[in-house]
Amino acid sequence: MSMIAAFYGGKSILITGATGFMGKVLMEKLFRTSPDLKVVYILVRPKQGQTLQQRVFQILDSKLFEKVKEVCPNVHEKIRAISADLNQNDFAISKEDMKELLSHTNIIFHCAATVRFDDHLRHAVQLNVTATQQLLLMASQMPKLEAFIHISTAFSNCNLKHIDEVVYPCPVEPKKIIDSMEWLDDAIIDEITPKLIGDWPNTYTYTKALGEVVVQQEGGNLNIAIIRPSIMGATWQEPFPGWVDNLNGPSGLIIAAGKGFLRSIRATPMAVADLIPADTVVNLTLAVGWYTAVHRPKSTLVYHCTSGNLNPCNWGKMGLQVLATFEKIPFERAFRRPNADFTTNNITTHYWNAVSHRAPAIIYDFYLRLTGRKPRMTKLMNRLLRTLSMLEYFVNRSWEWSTYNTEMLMSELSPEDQRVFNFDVRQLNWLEYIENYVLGVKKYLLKEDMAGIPEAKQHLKRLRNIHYLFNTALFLIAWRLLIARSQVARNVWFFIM
Ligand SMILES: CCCCCCCCCCCCCCCCCCCCCCCC(=O)SCCNC(=O)CCNC(=O)[C@H](O)C(C)(C)COP(=O)(O)OP(=O)(O)OC[C@H]1O[C@@H](n2cnc3c(N)ncnc32)[C@H](O)[C@@H]1OP(=O)(O)O
Ligand SMILES: NC(=O)C1=CN([C@@H]2O[C@H](COP(=O)(O)OP(=O)(O)OC[C@H]3O[C@@H](n4cnc5c(N)ncnc54)[C@H](OP(=O)(O)O)[C@@H]3O)[C@@H](O)[C@H]2O)C=CC1
Repeated sequence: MSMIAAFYGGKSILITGATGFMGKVLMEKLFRTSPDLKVVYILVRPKQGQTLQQRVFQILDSKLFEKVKEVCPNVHEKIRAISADLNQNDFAISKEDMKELLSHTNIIFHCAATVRFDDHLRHAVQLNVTATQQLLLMASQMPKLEAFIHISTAFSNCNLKHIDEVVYPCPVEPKKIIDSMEWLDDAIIDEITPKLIGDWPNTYTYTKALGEVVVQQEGGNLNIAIIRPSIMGATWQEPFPGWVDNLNGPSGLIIAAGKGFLRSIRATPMAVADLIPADTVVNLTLAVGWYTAVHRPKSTLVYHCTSGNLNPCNWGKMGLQVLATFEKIPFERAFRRPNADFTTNNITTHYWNAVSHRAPAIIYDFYLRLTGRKPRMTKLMNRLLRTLSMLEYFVNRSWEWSTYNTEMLMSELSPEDQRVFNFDVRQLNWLEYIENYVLGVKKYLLKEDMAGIPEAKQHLKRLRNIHYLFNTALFLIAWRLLIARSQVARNVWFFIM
């Protein structure tokens, strides 16, 4: 019997960010392994045109929850969606709901965040720092609370090269930042943002670092743990391989490469691609929840959920495997044949951006205009180039994360728990994982049918023929021009003939 699964039985669990990528995988695993848990409270913000219940049903109706419905048929009764907006005072939770949360919650998993790299500092601070502070305040009023698990990111200290499982101080105290956001206007915030974030690459990583400091400073007597996942990718094994439902991290670029838009990316092939499957993160999170509640460590423990130091894979290997998978499992209606490559310096990056990204987009838009349609490729390409520039920082550096606490926790688990809540990335076969990832992107993100693969292959053959024809025509035109202008070229031509 799994001790961790048994621990969550009968518990009331509060999850923020349950509608997000990690939140869904976390809820799924909780219900599948502990179907006898009492209730999962989820803080959900109303979305245009959808009630809270509709949002919950949409999640439960997805393929991700198929197994859960078998082991926990009344799962919908155990999820209690609470209307909340983490950007508002007291999260805009009604008095009755707040009372219920405060008096019943046993465990908190705080996953909600803005993960946009370019978010305005005010908004990123509000969600990643102030909301964390408010949640801690709520937690301190929960008499039955056993553990508060805060999800951060391994990149919260990406300004360092070697990162230990400790909370590092920030140059400016989070409290001062929170206060200043209240009275500074947007224009001034824009102006001081680069100075404030200093050597952090964006507002996301900076505010996640501030969030950790807040957790450490304002955690009081709570049992708190911080989990730092690296780049969360599709699921490895559970509930099935390859599940992913958003474009963050590599997923968006896998689509862009598979559809033939992405032809080159400035990346260092030997740099470590510190991906971590979402189910591995969730298994560690649930194990940490159990350990923190049962063993009550004296200080706030930080757990790195990374792959680089135990089972490293680099961007070169990952890129090649992604491309190899496209050969077997192509995406439908590709714009060009998938054929991306890495560039390593500014000049080649600009050259290939012009030749492989901008020029084909301009030519295609010209064709669309000629045929009476609205041009759209240049706009799409500009967005892709913007995304690439945002991600570049992370694919041209390597970090070392120590994993003492994570390894300690692994050794504390019973063999059964090590199996059911496996977070040992040494067992991960990268080539198999990446293939399943690409397949998952095709099935769950693009919603393409596997039956369409033969047609997709045919389409790629047609694109290849067009490519050859285009190149031949280009060569002939160039050659014709050369012959017209150069005696040497004419002589070569007569010689060949
Ligand atoms: C030798 C052979 C080589 C071959 C190589 C080819 C293979 C290629 C695959 C492998 C490449 C791997 C590179 C992966 C790099 C991953 C690095 C990630 C590092 C993360 C570190 C931190 C981890 C975390 O802690 S948190 C999670 C990370 N957060 C994110 O990933 C969010 C990033 N996204 C953003 O910040 C924004 O979306 C932004 C700034 C990129 C774009 O903002 P903008 O306002 O312009 O647009 P949006 O409204 O957001 O979207 C517009 C449009 O773009 C689509 N889109 C969004 N995100 C991505 C994306 N990541 N990739 C591609 N496309 C994206 C979005 O869907 C929209 O499309 P529409 O059609 O308009 O709807
Ligand atoms: N994805 C990754 O690669 C990594 C993620 N992390 C961390 O993991 C955690 C989860 O990330 P992930 O699941 O990928 O993120 P998502 O963007 O998929 O999910 C974010 C969640 O936060 C919720 N949320 C955002 N704003 C509010 C708000 N104002 N009020 C209430 N809820 C809100 C979203 O709700 P809604 O559905 O309404 O938008 C959503 O449920 C984050 O803390 C992130 O920093 C760490 C490392 C890597």
